[in-house]
Amino acid sequence: MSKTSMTEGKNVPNSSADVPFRSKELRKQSLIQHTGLVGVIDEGTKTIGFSIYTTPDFKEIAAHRVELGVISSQDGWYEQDPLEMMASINKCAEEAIKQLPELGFSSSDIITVGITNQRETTIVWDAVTGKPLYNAIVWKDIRTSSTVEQIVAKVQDPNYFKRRTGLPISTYFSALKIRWLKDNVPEVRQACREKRCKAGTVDSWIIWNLTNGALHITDVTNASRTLLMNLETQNWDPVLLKTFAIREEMLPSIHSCSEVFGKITSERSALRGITLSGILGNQQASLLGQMCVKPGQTKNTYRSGCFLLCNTGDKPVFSSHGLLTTVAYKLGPQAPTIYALEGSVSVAGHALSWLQQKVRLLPDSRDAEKYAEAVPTAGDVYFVPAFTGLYAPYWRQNARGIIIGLTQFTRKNHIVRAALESICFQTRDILECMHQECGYDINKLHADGKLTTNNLLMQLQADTAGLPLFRSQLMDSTAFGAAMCAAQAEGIGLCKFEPEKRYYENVHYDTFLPTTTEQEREERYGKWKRAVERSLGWVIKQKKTRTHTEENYRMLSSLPASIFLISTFAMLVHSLSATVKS
Ligand SMILES: Nc1ncnc2c1ncn2[C@@H]1O[C@H](COP(=O)(O)OP(=O)(O)O)[C@@H](O)[C@H]1O
Ligand SMILES: O=P(O)(O)OC[C@H](O)CO
Repeated sequence: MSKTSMTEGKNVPNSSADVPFRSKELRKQSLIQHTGLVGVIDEGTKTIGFSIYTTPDFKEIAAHRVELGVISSQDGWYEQDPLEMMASINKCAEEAIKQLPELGFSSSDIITVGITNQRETTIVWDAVTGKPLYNAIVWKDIRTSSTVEQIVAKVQDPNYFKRRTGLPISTYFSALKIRWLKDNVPEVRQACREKRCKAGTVDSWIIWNLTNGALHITDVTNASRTLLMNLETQNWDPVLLKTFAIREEMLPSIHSCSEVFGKITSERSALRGITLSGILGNQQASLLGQMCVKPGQTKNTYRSGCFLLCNTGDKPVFSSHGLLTTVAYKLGPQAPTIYALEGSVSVAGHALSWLQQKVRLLPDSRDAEKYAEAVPTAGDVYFVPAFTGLYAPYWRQNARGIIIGLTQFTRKNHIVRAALESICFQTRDILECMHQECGYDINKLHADGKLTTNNLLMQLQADTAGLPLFRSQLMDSTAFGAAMCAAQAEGIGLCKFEPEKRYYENVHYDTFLPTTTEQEREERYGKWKRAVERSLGWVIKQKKTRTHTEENYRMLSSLPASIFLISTFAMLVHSLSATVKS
């Protein structure tokens, strides 16, 4: 393995996935400075955490993390309980704060709090009672597939949504989820009629709760993932609101990522009285945490999914089909908006969890490295984990997972290795797209996320992409980026945003260099592409949208959905002709 370390004397990563710093020495050093603290709520799809950082050196000194359950009542449906989410956030903050006294701090040293969250996941709630009206519909949920297919079939301009929002139409984004909730959940419809219904991404739900309903806000990064925000104006797009029949009053107001938003007032929160000054989608936060602040700088976060973002500076770059154009960050109301191109992979670490939990081929996903290392290659086995279709650069919801190339000699080790390689190949798909469609030549890749503890995965990635890979020793670049974002807000002033300086002071990297020849790389990548081809188009017709266990929703679902489609297309035709006339 061709791994070198840029950190003196501590190049062996800590294998515990629960310790955010790979090296415990960093944790000790963090006590050297005694300045104001900044807290970060990190609400990921699987893990919720609260971490506390010193400033201006940004060392994590305390943290507590818990896992958040997923409710999956039918194939392709993923929901989470918004109340469990809030209870977990409050628990994490309480537990992390309890760790402060023995470190010589107290909760009053926390000057401000930032939030970073799983994006696109959508929650609707009652503004009067503050109660959720349904479970959160998670980003990877594909219940709106048939609606998407019908819209795609009707819209003549394939880039209609992309030009306005930077995004293709997909089940991934919030607009379709809000629309589904309005069409299928009677309580939501009634609350809408009575103008009591509020909607938002997870950041908005958290802030509403922490401020007892005083603030219904979001930031540009989260808003840019809804399919409702106009990338140019950075406001809710009136045409798209009409298209999806969503009223603006339901939605939060859009802000920059870093400003004083208000104070936490919830009596349930140990953070009561502390200012809120940062909001960032979690992939944007890790871009910032990886210090990818110059155009061309690129990071890939390896968790359940995999999200590769390339900073494109203050101009949005549009890809003709494969990649998303998204807001990377806007560090203050007057600061420039910085954009990114993103390639999203729906299934990365999730493939290992599947091998562990469903197929029981692995005792634990953390054993993947050991199993895969026991064989020198994947034995010509290719695994395309298209469990809910394929995201970037294919955007094919009709793909399904395949494992191909099996022979009588195939062992489980080959399949585990093929699962690791699938993460690398999917990443290469995105790098290729960045090069071919947008002319970006990425010459190195920054990596973070829980899965990066897997040294073999890192080496396979360098070998598959033919690029040096820099693995951050800060396993949690996400919370780190969110901490910097909140701390530098005007009026907080815990630090100036000086990425160059912090890059060298605090963030250490292990590097993995490619060991393959170009010919080897191309041969294997060519086979991967053939495997992907075979996974496409497997689902011939999507099942009709059907609500799950609640029998009483069933009848209601088809009627409003058809009304929605008719009205959507009428509005689309209307708005398209209006656009053409103007
Ligand atoms: N040490 C490890 N080695 C390999 N895979 C891991 C390891 N730790 C976690 N994973 C994988 O990472 C994913 C979870 O990462 P996490 O950051 O908790 O998720 P999320 O991004 O969904 O919040 C799981 O799919 C799991 O299979
Ligand atoms: O919580 P993660 O790491 O799975 O991130 C989810 C992404 O934000 C979805 O777009």
